[in-house]
Amino acid sequence: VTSQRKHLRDLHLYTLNLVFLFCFYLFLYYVVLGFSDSLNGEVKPRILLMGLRRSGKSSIQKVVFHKMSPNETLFLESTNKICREDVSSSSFVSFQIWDFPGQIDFFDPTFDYEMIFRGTGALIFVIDAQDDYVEALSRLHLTVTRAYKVNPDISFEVFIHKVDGLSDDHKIEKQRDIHKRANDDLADAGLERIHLSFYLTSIYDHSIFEAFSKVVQKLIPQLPTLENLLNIFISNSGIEKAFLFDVVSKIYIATDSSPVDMQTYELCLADTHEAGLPYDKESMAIIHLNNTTVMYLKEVTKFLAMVCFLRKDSFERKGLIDYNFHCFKKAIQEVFDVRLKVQQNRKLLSQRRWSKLTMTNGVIGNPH
Ligand SMILES: Nc1nc2c(ncn2[C@@H]2O[C@H](COP(=O)(O)OP(=O)(O)OP(=O)(O)O)[C@@H](O)[C@H]2O)c(=O)[nH]1
Repeated sequence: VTSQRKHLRDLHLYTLNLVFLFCFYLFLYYVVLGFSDSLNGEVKPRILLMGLRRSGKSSIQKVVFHKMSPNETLFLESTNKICREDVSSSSFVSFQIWDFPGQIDFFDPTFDYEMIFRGTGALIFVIDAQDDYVEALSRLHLTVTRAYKVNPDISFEVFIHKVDGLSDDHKIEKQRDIHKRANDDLADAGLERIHLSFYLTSIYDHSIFEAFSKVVQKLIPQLPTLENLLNIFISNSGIEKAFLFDVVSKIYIATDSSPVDMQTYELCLADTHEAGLPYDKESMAIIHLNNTTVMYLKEVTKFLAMVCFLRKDSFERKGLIDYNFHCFKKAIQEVFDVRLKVQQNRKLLSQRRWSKLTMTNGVIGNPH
């Protein structure tokens, strides 16, 4: 009886050991997963592109980040696995885009949606406005509520997409209806605290760039600083409006706090497109739009351009504008430097944590 008890106790201890080891490795696995992005010193915010099949997710990504012409998207194949892409053209615009194949099945055990939502900054849900959207709305609700439970800090962005085929009245009507139904569904579930932002988009005009700009801006922690710098710059230079553009993607990462006029924005897009090709530190363009307005484009960094709109008589003080621009550029450089320092510190910290973890692992692996 005594030897049987001893045997049972040993067995018990052995099982406990196994459970302990299993838990430890599980913990290690999640920590490594969590750190994998930050091991290189940079935590890239993740933007998810979700929505029903054929709603236009891949087209959006290709047109905005790969300069694909909208007509070419007609030949895009359906996506059948998650496609991840790093976008890091300028130091401020740096994130990952995950394009999902049609709708995701939350009940599929191989799909670890908790891990995906945990590292997500923004979730873009694309709704095809030219199609019946009842199913899309119920998917939106399911996706948003699941994601919110895992990570309440995600910004939820709804693109009411393919609106190029609709009249202006029809567009407004659709937006109103989708907005109301989506928010009613959330209120019925007692989740009115979840905030959804809505945009009318199409790959056939500037609207997709404008919407993407707004999504990306929410992920730039330095945005208030950039806006402040732009405000100071324009008020001291007699400029009416200024945009800071990422020349590669054509999304604007900041503007001063005066309202954005769509026509002005479209003009910027056309011009940064031209400027996107041979672009160096001396790059600049002066365009006289009409008798009263001038558009002035200048390079800030390799991937950032400033586009300003000003009255012709203000442009007579070009020397002053250029001097102020020089100060603005220096200030931007300082913002970059701070960001770089933060990243380097983060890298050091994660490397230290990592080596500590592997040392502890060594001790556990060796009982003596
Ligand atoms: N009219 C119009 N058509 C669009 C627009 N965006 C995408 N499309 C078309 O919609 C179709 C589907 O686009 P995709 O980008 O493949 O859709 P998806 O959501 O990635 O599809 P899956 O990979 O199957 O999930 C293509 O024929 C595109 O040309 C738009 O803004 N307007």
